[in-house]
Amino acid sequence: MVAVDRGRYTCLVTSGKGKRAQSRTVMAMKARELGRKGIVVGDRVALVGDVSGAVDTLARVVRVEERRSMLRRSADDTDDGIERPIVANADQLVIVTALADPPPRPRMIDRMLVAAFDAEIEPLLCLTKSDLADPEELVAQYSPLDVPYVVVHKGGSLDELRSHLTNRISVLVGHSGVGKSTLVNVLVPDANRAVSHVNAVTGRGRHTSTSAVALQLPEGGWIIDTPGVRSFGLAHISVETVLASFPDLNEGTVGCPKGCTHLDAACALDAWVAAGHADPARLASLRRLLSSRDGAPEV
Ligand SMILES: Nc1nc2c(ncn2[C@@H]2O[C@H](COP(=O)(O)OP(=O)(O)OP(=O)(O)O)[C@@H](O)[C@H]2O)c(=O)[nH]1
Ligand SMILES: [Zn+2]
Repeated sequence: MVAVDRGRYTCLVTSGKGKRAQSRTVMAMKARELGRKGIVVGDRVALVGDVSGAVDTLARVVRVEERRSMLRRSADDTDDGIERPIVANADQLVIVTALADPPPRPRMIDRMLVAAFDAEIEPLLCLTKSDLADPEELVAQYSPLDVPYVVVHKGGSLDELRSHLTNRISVLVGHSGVGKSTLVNVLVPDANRAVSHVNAVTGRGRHTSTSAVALQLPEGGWIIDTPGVRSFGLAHISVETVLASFPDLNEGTVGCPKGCTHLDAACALDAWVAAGHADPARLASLRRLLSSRDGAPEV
């Protein structure tokens, strides 16, 4: 599934193998038997009906295959904790952040990391505009979390970034102005054409692009751009989910009171870390991520 928009599904159908593989775009709607089951970009589906991909034909999606991962967010405007799936089957979440103009927003990065941990996909920090500021400080902030990163240089080679992307499915997120479109246009030379094709087929204007669009990389793999995703609600993510990414601290929570937020004085982790069982920087990072969730106090 390469794009989803208001009940219209854009599917890429590949037939043949290896060098003889051929792909075509097929528009589809959801078959009634799927009921309320959601279908998102990245899903692998089974189609029936007219799968020719000819103009004005419509196939039907009758089955959604089991998902390897699911990136979700809570709805932007509510705190109901209801999660909305965004992208299925991604391997990696690429968090695009400018080093300046606009300045990095660590709380936003933290939130995206939490979303990646929740989805059980690997995060990658992609730092842009390195001509305007030094990456050192930001990189240091994330080193206790062992988050891989690449620094891209204006007009420079993207080979290092490509090596992280090739043959994988990567979701690109980042707020406005960080240079995400600039990157996408270099990585996928006909990205604009692909996106406007999707928009033309779905009847959407150029500036109201869908929330996620999958674009095929020339060297293999996919990037899923998320122009419509401006924020990540994390209300659905539990303390346990975040803690699961900190196995070195988990043991220390045995002494915590029931339902500990790990953010206040009652938390046993301070004493445990003070006793030398784990790195204080890891505890600080855990707390930063925990407090980046909706409704949690900021630290
Ligand atoms: N100095 C500098 N400017 C850059 C770099 N990369 C992109 N820009 C500029 O930053 C601005 C924003 O880049 P875009 O690629 O449009 O950013 P975006 O994240 O897609 O933003 P939206 O289109 O608003 O979603 C543009 O004026 C780019 O020319 C860089 O490495 N260095
Ligand atoms: Zn605790």
